[in-house]
Amino acid sequence: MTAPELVLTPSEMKQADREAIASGIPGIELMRRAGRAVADAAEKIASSGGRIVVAAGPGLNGGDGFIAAALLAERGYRVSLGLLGSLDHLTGDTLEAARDWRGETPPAEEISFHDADLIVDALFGTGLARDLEGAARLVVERMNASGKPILAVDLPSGIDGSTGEVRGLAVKATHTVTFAARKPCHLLMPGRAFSGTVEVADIGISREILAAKGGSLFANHPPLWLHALPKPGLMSHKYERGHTLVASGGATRTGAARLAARAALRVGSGLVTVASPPEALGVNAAHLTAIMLRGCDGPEGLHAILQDTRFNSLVLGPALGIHSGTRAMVAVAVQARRSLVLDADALTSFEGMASEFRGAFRGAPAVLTPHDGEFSRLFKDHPDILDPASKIEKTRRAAAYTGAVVLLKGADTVIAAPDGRTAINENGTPYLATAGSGDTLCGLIAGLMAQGVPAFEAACAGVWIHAEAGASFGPGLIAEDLAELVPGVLRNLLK
Ligand SMILES: NC(=O)C1=CN([C@@H]2O[C@H](COP(=O)(O)OP(=O)(O)OC[C@H]3O[C@@H](n4cnc5c(N)ncnc54)[C@H](O)[C@@H]3O)[C@@H](O)[C@H]2O)[C@H](O)CC1
Ligand SMILES: [K+]
Repeated sequence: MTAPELVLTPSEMKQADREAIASGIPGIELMRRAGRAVADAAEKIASSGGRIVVAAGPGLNGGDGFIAAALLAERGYRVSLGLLGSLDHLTGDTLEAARDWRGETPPAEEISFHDADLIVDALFGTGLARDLEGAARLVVERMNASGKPILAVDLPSGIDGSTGEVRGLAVKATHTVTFAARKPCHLLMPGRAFSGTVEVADIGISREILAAKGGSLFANHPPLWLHALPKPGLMSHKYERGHTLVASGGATRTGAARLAARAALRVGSGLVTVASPPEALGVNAAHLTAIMLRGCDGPEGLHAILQDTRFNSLVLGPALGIHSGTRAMVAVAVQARRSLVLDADALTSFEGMASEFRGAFRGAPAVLTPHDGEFSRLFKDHPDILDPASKIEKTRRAAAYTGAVVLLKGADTVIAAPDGRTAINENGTPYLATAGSGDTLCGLIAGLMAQGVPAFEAACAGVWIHAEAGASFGPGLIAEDLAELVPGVLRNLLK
C-alpha cells in the first residue's frame, strides 16, 4: 500500500529545506535539482529548438528559473530571461544560479512573451508576501494575456502557497512543477485551478524529513484511510456491522432521511432504521423495504429509541427543521454517546450558539458536515474560527473547539480532526451540487462509523466515495443515483 500523500505548508517546506541542507545537501544543490526538474518539464511541453521565455523573480524561485534557463539554452532552446528587480540585489543561491545564465538579463517588464512557445513563471513561489502590484503585476498581466502555455515553478506567481488565494492577480499556469511535496495551494481553490497539471519533483528531501516537518496535512486519497475500512469476512453478519439510525423530517420532508439511510445501507451498515415523526410514518413506510422504520415523536421519542444500544450510529439534520426541537434532538443524541453525524438543520439550529458545541463531542465519534454558509452561521460569534484566510486553519479550529471531526464542504472539501490531522479532497465534481447530495454524504459517513470506522477516516472515506460515485455518473446525476453507485466504487476500492 502506498503511503498517504503528505502536503506541506510553505513554512513547513522551508523547515524541510533547512533540515535537508543541514543533513548535507547544499541549498544550491537543491536549487540545481529544482531547476533541472523545471527544464525537464519544459522539454515535455516545448518542441526542441523552441523559444522559451523565463520570467525570474528576486528570490529563490527566481533562482530555480535561472538554473532552468541555463539548462534549456544548453539543450538547444532559444531562451530569453527577464528579471524582476536588479541583478545587483540578488543574493545567496539565486545570485550563484544567475551566474549559470550566459544570456542577457533585461527587466522582466521589458521582455516580450508573444513569440514564446513556452513561458516559465519563476517570479514568486512560497515566499509571496503580499498582493502583486507595480512591475510584478504588469509582468503577470502580460504573461496571462499572451495566451501562451505557462510552466509555473513551484506554484503560480500571485497564488498564496498556504491558502490557495489569489493575491491581487495570479499566473494562470498550464502546468506546475513543485518540489518534494505539494503545498495547500495545489489542492485548495482557486489555487488548484491556477496551477494546471501539477507534478512533484523529487529533489532529494527524504520522506522522513517531510513527515517530521509536516505530517498532519494530507491529500484525501485511499492510502490515507483504506486500512480502516471494514472488509466483511465470512464470519461477519449484519449485527456486527452496526445499526445506523437516521432521523426523518415531517410528512412533506422525508426524502432527505431516506437518501441518507440508503447510503448508509449501501456502504455496509448492517442495519438501518429511519426514525420518523408519527405523521410521516405512512409516507416513509410506503418507500422503505430493507430500511426499517420506527415511530419517533420528538426528543423524548429519540431518547426512548436510544435505550437500545444497538443503534450505534446516528444521522441528525437533514430536513429536521430549524428550531428548538431540533436542538433538543441533538442534545439527546449527544447524551447517548453514539457515533454521530450532524448536518444541515442540526447545525443551523445552533446559529450563533456554537458555544453549545464547545467540547460537546469528545464523548463519542462525531462528524459535523457544514457547507460554507452553515459554517459561517454556526460560528458567526467566533471570529477566531471564521477569520483565518486558510480553509485548513478555519476547519482545524472548529474541530479543536467542538471536539468533533469537521468537514467543511466545497470543491476542495477540508476534513479536520480535533487532533489536527487534516485532509483536502480533490476528486469532487460539479455534478455533486444537486439536491440531496449532502444527505447521501451523511449516510455514507454514518454507515462507515456504524461498522467501527473511526470518525476522521469515515469522513475522509465518505467524501472520497461520494465524489467518486458522482464522477462515475457525470451529467444528469441526481441524489437518488448516488447510493446506487457506491457498490461500484467499493468494488474498485476493495478489489
Ligand atoms: N524544497 C523546496 O521547496 C525548494 C524551494 N526552492 C524555491 O524557493 C522558493 C521560495 O523562495 P523564497 O526566496 O523564500 O521566496 P520567493 O522566491 O517565492 O519570493 C520571495 C521574494 O520575492 C519578494 N516578494 C514577495 N512578495 C512580493 C510581491 N508581492 N511583490 C514583489 N516582491 C515580492 C520577497 O521580498 C522575496 O525577495 C520556492 O518557491 C522554490 O521555488 C528552492 O530553490 C529549491 C528547494
Ligand atoms: K512561480
